[in-house]
Amino acid sequence: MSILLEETSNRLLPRIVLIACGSFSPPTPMHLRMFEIARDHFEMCGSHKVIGGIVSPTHDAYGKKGLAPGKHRCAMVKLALQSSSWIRLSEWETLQDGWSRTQAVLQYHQNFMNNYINSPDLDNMNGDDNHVPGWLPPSLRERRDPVQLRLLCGADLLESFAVPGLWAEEDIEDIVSNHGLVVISRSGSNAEKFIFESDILTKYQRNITLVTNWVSNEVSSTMIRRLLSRGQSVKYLIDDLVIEYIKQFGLFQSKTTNLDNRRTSNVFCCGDTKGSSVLNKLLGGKTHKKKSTGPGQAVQVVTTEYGVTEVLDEDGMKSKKFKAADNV
Ligand SMILES: Nc1ncnc2c1ncn2[C@@H]1O[C@H](COP(=O)(O)OP(=O)(O)OP(=O)(O)O)[C@@H](O)[C@H]1O
Ligand SMILES: O=C(O)c1ccc[n+]([C@@H]2O[C@H](COP(=O)([O-])O)[C@@H](O)[C@H]2O)c1
Repeated sequence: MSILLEETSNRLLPRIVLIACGSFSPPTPMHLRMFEIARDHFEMCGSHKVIGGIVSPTHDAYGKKGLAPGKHRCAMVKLALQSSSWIRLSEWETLQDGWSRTQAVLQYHQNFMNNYINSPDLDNMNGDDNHVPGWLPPSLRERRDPVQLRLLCGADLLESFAVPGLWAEEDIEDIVSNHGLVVISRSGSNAEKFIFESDILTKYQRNITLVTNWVSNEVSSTMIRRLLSRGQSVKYLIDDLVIEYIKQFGLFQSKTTNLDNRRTSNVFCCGDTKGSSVLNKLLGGKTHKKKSTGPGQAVQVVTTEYGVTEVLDEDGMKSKKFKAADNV
């Protein structure tokens, strides 16, 4: 629709990229719905062209209760994003030495995009995959005009600006004045009132887009963690692939009883290099009690709360043929 509007109005719409910062522990459909709701809003208004979406999980050092290790949260986000053509994961925050303030996260991604657009040697940059992070929107180079990175959040995150000592005042001002906010309504929060009561947000109100989510879904990560820890089903609440991953790695004290798919995490190795690398990937490069496997043999990965602890041969599986990447 935006292309149509762009053509009919005969002008180029300013381009924006949306970035959502959060825990995503685990990712829920609403985390991703936010992007769709926001993009629809801009398309309907015909004011901007949304060319990409970025999910940026926070660093482990953020230390929030229930925060699974970053590598698992990134893996779950990646799985949840498999069906999206335009929202991508940025692992950058999780790979830093410590927690990054959101203003710094926005600054990093914005600078990277600016440099990428303005680089005189674009072809060279693009030719080397190592220089092009996966979160970069593919159409960024289609035009040379600037792209603005806007922080996409639920109204509860906006309201967290008022938690004493949590956010730095200058960061809020920088985010809202230089980047802009796209706020999705969430029950229990009142973004309009919150903005009215804040001088700084009122000052930059033109940079804040409030979007009403008419089809609300109050599934939260907290709720998912609670159900999992009680051994209750989370099917149809979050992505099946994410459920499978949680069970595979025993995240969130998930109990195996009453879960929808009760298999323990089996990893089938062919005994070749591919099989070993799959196993090593799962083991996160750590040395565990690992028994060697031959072609077609299976091993069972026994998991605890946050990861793999032991790998066992499982005789019952040996007769079957499996591919190395099965269940990974
Ligand atoms: N149901 C929802 N409606 C609107 N925004 C949401 C919803 N769920 C999450 N968000 C937004 O998604 C972003 C990431 O949030 P976060 O990872 O904290 O999710 P959460 O489900 O609220 O987590 P938790 O329950 O662990 O606090 C935040 O901007 C948050 O406001
Ligand atoms: O930049 C800050 O000062 C700041 C203060 C508090 C929270 N944040 C970020 O806001 C996000 C909040 O996530 P959550 O899960 O606590 O709602 C997460 O990405 C944090 O890094 C950022």
